Amino acid sequence: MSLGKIQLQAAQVYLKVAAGANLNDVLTQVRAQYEWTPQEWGTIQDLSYGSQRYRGSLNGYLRLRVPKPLPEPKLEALLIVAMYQLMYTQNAQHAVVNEAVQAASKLANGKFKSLINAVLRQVIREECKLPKVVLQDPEAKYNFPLWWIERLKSDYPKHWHNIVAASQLPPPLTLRVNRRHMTAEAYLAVLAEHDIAASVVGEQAVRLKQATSVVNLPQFSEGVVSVQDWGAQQAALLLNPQTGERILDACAAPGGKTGHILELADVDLLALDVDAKRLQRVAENIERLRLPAHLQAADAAKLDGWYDGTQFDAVLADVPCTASGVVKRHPDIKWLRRKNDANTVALQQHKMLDVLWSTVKVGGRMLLATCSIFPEENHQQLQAMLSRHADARLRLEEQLLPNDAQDGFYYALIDKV
Ligand SMILES: C[S@@+](CC[C@H](N)C(=O)[O-])C[C@H]1O[C@@H](n2cnc3c(N)ncnc32)[C@H](O)[C@@H]1O
Repeated sequence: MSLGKIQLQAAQVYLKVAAGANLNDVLTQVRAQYEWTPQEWGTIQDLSYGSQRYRGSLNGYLRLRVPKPLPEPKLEALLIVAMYQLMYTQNAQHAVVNEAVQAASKLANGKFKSLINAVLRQVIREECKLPKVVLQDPEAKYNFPLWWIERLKSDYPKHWHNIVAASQLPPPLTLRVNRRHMTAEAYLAVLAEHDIAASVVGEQAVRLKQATSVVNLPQFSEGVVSVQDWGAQQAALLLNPQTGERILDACAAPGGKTGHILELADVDLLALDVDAKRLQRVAENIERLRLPAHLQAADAAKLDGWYDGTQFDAVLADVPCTASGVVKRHPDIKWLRRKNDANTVALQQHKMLDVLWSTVKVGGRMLLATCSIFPEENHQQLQAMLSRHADARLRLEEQLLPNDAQDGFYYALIDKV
């Protein structure tokens, strides 16, 4: 398939996300529509993620050069995709421009071909850098919506700038090494034998120098390693499962933390998720790890669907959240969320946490976890929960902020007394 057709496909993806669709869902549909070669698919993914990651800057530049919106939205999306290639990738400039102009000839009867050509050539003349005037707009400068920037400034007056900077980087690929098989040091040596450069970042964690597909990872299919962000790896470590314990993983899919808990100890684990299709991914994950768990598709907030009345030693409450901490990995989230979403989600979490707390035995513990950095879902949620439950004692609280090594996560470990 020509680069022009791939650019058009990525433009279509961009428009669907701009209309409110989740990028991952859109890409899943696109993948099923055609037999993409690995290279074509890699390009579509890069163009789709990249144009969301830098959407603020790309839009700012587009409006500078084309102040009036074009009659065909796909033309604008095509420009965004091609501008992304010129400004943020090493793609051959002339191929990017020529193919985009070719692709534009198929839209709006080719009326805007010369405009597309002129804008893209202007980008090249400006050495593919954003003019200073564009950077006066905070959305273009930081690649976040204005309301989000304002929030970060008030919630994290000292760290907001680092959070914003880190959020623009593509995420690192971190692996969790199954401690039932080997240490991170030992796996590093295995990677070296396959000429894969990496470094040890924890006793059981390795970070690759360059991201690669899991099919290239030695012993992945045997369950020796799993892909999991370093921040996400802290959940099971904090829960600290012990042999023989009865554990509930209340919102388990796709099963990253489920697998980690099972690697750490021989436990009796029940993994719930309300979404049966997503729960299938938990099944695949633990099958690959060859570790046992009970899986059930059920609403964790409604006990009568799944609870037999026997309380748990430990509950992992990795509750649904705005995912504001993982925008490096899911850049569309920055543009899909609305200002009040954290409050709405916090209400759902509140109900679920109260129900789950009733399933923890006295002397047991619950780990409240989110991949958000908004306090309504985290510290404020914890404080409200502690004030509602006299038998809850906070043992530990951690807000991990996104940086070049990890995504943003929140953890609160609560003991039942
Ligand atoms: C943050 S994700 C969990 C990530 C998972 N713990 C992991 O490490 O791979 C939240 C999950 O909660 C599930 N969920 C949402 N509402 C739920 C409910 N009422 N009961 C159970 N699961 C729910 C979603 O389907 C989603 O899979």
